[in-house]
Amino acid sequence: MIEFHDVQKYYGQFHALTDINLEIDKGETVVLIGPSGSGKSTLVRTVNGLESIQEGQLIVNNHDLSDPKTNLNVLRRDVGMVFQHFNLYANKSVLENIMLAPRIVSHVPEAENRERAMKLLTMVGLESKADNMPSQISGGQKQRVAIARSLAMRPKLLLFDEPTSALDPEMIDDVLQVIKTITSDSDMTSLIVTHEMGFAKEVANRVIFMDNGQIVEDDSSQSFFEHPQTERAQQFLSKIITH
Ligand SMILES: Nc1ncnc2c1ncn2[C@@H]1O[C@H](COP(=O)(O)OP(=O)(O)OP(=O)(O)O)[C@@H](O)[C@H]1O
Repeated sequence: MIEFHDVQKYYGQFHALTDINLEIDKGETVVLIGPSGSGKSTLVRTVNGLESIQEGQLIVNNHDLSDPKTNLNVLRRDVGMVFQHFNLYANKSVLENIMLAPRIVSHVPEAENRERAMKLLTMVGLESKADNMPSQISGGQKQRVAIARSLAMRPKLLLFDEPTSALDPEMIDDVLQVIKTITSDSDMTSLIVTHEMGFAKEVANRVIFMDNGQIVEDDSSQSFFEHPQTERAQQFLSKIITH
């Protein structure tokens, strides 16, 4: 599903990703953790071409992102992304936000599109908010709409970039529960950047620990949290609460 081979990413002179080698298979739920500035968001954003790479090879869903001729719009039809700041269309209702891409990109017939969007809204517990505008719902609800919207295109791969870090603490659990439900589907592959260690522990099959632009550990969730191998990971975990 995702293959990084000796990938290097620079922002100008700054080496943001160094020697990234990583394979993620269909159905895996992989959580990326590490200190601030370690390159987690950058890595996730290379997967759908929001950030380009300068060296190495990156294959996502059979598309070669190291090839400048690759059509990113085609790749992105199968790759959903949920951002920290929701990015809903402010002038469209909750339901319209979800229906837009299937209508425009995939030409899904209107009645079917509406029915699917309502099912997704029900799944995230927001069917009663279909006709509200984004400004009329809370941050946690906005994020749940953003998740429903990312699922509307029936992606094979979902990327989450700190989906709860802009939320008030009491909103976080609802969003994490929705993500947990989605990622338990064995057909869905997910790559999640999060600072929520309890959630990472609960949801991840696999944990990737990054530091200074490099992958320092890549292990099963249980093994990583119980027996981190490197001093850097041990130090990182000792500074945070992982209940
Ligand atoms: N557009 C950019 N231009 C220049 N440097 C950047 C850019 N985006 C990120 N960086 C730098 O690249 C490094 C990695 O950033 P990145 O956002 O990937 O880290 P992160 O691990 O996701 O951090 P955080 O947990 O704080 O979000 C940081 O040093 C950051 O300052």
